[in-house]
Parts: sequence; structure tokens; C-alpha cells
Amino acid sequence: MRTASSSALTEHLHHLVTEEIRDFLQREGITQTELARRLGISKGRVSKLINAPTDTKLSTIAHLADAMGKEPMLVFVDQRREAYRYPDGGGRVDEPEKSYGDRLRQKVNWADLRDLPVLEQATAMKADIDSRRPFSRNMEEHVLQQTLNIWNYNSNAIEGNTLTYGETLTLLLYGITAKGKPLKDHLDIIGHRDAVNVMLDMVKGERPLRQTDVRQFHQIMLKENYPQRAITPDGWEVYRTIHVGIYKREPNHVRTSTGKMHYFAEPNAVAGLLRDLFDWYEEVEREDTLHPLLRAAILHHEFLAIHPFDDGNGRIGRIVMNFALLRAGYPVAIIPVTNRLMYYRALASADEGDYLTLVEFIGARLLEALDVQLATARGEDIGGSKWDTPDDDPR
Ligand SMILES: Nc1ncnc2c1ncn2[C@@H]1O[C@H](COP(=O)(O)OP(=O)(O)OP(=O)(O)O)[C@@H](O)[C@H]1O
Repeated sequence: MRTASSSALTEHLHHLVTEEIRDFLQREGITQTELARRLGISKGRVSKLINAPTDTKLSTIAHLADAMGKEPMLVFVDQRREAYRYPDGGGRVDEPEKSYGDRLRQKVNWADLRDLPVLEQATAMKADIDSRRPFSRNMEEHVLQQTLNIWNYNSNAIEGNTLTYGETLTLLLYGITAKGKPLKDHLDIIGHRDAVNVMLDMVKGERPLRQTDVRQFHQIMLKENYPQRAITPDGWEVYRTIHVGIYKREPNHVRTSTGKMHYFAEPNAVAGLLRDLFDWYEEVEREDTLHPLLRAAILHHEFLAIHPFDDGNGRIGRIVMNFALLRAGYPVAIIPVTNRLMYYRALASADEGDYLTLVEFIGARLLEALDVQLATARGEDIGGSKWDTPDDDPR
């Protein structure tokens, strides 16, 4: 028998299928006419599949996947009523039925954030740098490369990668591995470089950030499925397989510095929340009413609050944040591994609705990056700065 809840699930499945098709067409620049040709059906039927889907047959989905060169994947996860769980009996963190913009408007104290001096400082420094353009292309390239290497080292080190900065550089520049260090740590460095390169290409285009992009970053960064040790909330040690490019199937959580367990979004809420988040981001980017630092910091935190994957969320979250900064003409903000605890505390405050600490923290990192850009614009030697050679392993 069809119940109200199974009808809602059918609608949800339709939604997933149409979203996948739309993302595919947009990403590959393929028209509905071309897809119709590949499927051997009329354009009208394709349009109906996307815009007014009825109960799509499994064979139609298989046919579609084949025409897109994709493999469909269906997983059954536990049904939950709410997008978030509140084990400590706390109030609801979110109201999933409201739009992201509405929820953020309620959650964030925008007035306080807009007055933060760091926003004005960043705007002024960027204007100063832009007024000196064009500057030496070689120098700019050199600084960008250094920045990407230092970002790579720090972002991986935050997640426990054992390669030192020197070893990271040797691997990236000469392909030489570090003796006695895990293969996975090397692959993560290469994967980070590759995912960032894809992101840099996207920055140049006009296309908005979409779910397929973050899934692709994840796939490129982590390369292939692997087993990972995990501890369940009740303390059991388990091994689970991390699937690349696939959203989590089990809930995930983090223990904050106060010892409290913070739960991220439920698996079945991930796709909907991310779609809303990226729609919100597209709108604020287009309207340009929020300072780029604010939208990057909030995008970063909201992405992490969803924590869409079983692994790699931190690194992808920092790629997404820097996408937002680069897109607005700002440099990459690097969170040094030495600031890890401060960074985690700022994220935990944002979980409670206080974004001030996080925006100031990321803002300070952005000012550091702007300082380096300004020095480059002035043709100064950046040797000796931490953008040149950081301590080999400050951890
Ligand atoms: N309180 C918090 N709220 C939101 N995000 C947080 C919080 N504390 C840490 N994080 C983010 O989660 C990331 C680590 O998450 P986790 O331990 O689940 O690792 P992961 O998802 O495996 O990702 P990666 O291995 O790249 O992070 C941190 O790098 C940070 O960005």
C-alpha cells in the first residue's frame, strides 16, 4: 500500500534523478536535444523526465545512466524525521523545512558581522593590490605555486597526515616519496593537488558551484575506496569503507574541545541541505551584498555542519571556502596546522551560532595572504616569509 511517507520518498527519488540529470547537462554543456538523441527518444520526453517526472521505471534510469556514461547507485539508509539529532536533549539546531537563506538570517547576527574591521581591512588591501596590477607574471605564478604547496601541506597535516612540509614539497616537485611514511599519506597530498587544480579551473568559469563539483573534488582527492577505523558514539571500534565521491551512509559527529559530542546532518538530509546551501551561495555571490570573506566563512562552516562525506570533509570544506575567496578575486586563506585547535574552537562557536570568532579567524588568515600578495605586487622578495619555507614540521 502506498502511504503518505512512501509517496514523499517517491517524490524524493524523482527529485534525485532529475537533479542528477540537470547537473550532468549543465556540467557537460549538453542540451536536452542532445540527450534525447543519445537516448533515442523525443526532446519532449526528455523535458518531461526532467520537469514532470511520473514514476520513472528502473529500466529508464538504467538507460539514462548509460547515455550519461554513469553508473546509478542506490543505498538504503535509516529513515529519520529530522535533519539533525540532538543526543544531549538540546533544542533543534535547524528547521529543515525553511529555506537556507531564512535559516541563516535567523541564525547569524549579520549586523555584528558586517561591522567587523577585518572586512574593511581586506577590502582596502585588495583595492591597493588591484591598483598595482598587472604585476610580474612570473612572480605571481611563483607565489601561487608556493601558496598551493603550503595549503596542501597544512590542510593534510590538520587531518593527521604525517608528511612534513619538506617531504610534501619533495613529493610534489620531484615525485620522491618519504621513506617509512604511509602510502596513503602520499596519495592524499597528490589527491589534494589534483582536486585543487580542478577547483582552480572552475574559478575561471562562470558556472555556479554544485553538488556534483564537491563529489568530484572528493573523488579526485581520495582516488579510490579505502577502509578506515572509526569509533561509534557508544565507543565501539569499527572498520568502514570510505566510498569516494559518495555521501555518507552513517551519521557522523565530532567531540569538541569542551568534550561535547556534536552531530552533523543526517545522511538522508545531505543532498537537500547541500542543494539549498549552494543555491544560497549562488544568490549571495550574484547579488554581491555579503562581503566575500563573510560568504566564504559561512559557506565553509555550513558545509562542515552538513559534513557530507565519511572522510575528507575538512579538506573539501577548505577547498570550497577558497573557491569562494578566489572567485571574488581574493587569495587563498591557509589555516596552518599550528592553529588547528583555535580553528576547531572557532568552528565549535559557529555551531552554537557565534560566527564572529570564525570570521575573525579566517579573516586573519586572509589578511596574511593579502600581505604576501601586496609584497608580490610591490615586487618585494617574499623569501623568509612563511609563504617561502615554513618550519619543516612545526607540529
Ligand atoms: N565543531 C565543529 N563543527 C564543524 N566542523 C568541525 C568542527 N570541528 C572540526 N570540524 C571540521 O571537521 C574536520 C575534521 O572532520 P573529521 O575528523 O570528520 O575529518 P574528515 O571529515 O575525515 O575530514 P578530513 O579528513 O579532510 O577532515 C576539521 O578539519 C574541521 O574542518
